[in-house]
Amino acid sequence: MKFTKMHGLGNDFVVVYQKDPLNESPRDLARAVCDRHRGVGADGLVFILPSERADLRMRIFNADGTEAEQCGNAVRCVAKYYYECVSGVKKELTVETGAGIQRVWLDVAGNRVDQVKVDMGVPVLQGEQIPVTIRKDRVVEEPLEVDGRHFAFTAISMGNPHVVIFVDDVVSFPVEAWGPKIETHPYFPNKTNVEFITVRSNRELDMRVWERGAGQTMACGSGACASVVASVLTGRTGRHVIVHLWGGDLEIEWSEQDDHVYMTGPAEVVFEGKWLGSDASF
Ligand SMILES: N[C@@H](CCC[C@H](N)C(=O)O)C(=O)O
Repeated sequence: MKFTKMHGLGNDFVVVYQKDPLNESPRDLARAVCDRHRGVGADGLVFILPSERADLRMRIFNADGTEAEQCGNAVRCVAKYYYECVSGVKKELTVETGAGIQRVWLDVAGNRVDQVKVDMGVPVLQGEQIPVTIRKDRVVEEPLEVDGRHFAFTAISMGNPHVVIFVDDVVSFPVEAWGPKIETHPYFPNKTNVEFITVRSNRELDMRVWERGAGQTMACGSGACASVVASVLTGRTGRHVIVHLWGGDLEIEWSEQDDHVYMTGPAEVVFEGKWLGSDASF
């Protein structure tokens, strides 16, 4: 199996371009490839596949083998790959994901894709399955008790689930202690990604993330989008925000015009390789 190692702000992926659809769920392969000691090492295994509804289809498997509906950083990576290695011409793409079809705009310098803007869709208040804008006037922070500690969270779906928690100082916050407990809390039967946020100003947030199925990562695109939506809903920021993540910055805008969330950020190629380990049938 040939692959390309890529990352978006340090959220890293093994990307596989495949002309045929996936017949089986490659859970074991994802676990093996993502293993940082015995495999390539990555937060996720990502497939670029043919689509009947869009320019390409993306499927993402977390490091623990579970499939996620969506991944903002991976969408930027696959769009860069598609332009640089497949199409070479289209600077606007559509990508089919488990969260629907996402529109993507590429900022190209020379033959290289620099920044990628992604339409991340309309956010939904978790559990309600209706666009959050309809609920703007309602209470959007809920209490959660974990091992005797009380948190207030906002649960936003960007196609995949997010719990956003505001803390005083995210730099010193013990993400690795609380992240896994909240990810697997019985309140969230499908598990959840968890974003810890400190507000810098009306236009800037600091974020650290504990990802469902991957643990602490350096960045999470859909998590940055969910965090800005939660910040707007709770009156903490405006709708156009720079989110500072461990791996770098993302520009997030929750548009007043169409209610869609737009994410802009980089994507990088690291190296190419051939996987010779188990399940080498790919
Ligand atoms: N890092 C991603 C999200 C990847 C999937 C997530 N762990 C999930 O299970 O929902 C991003 O950039 O959005």
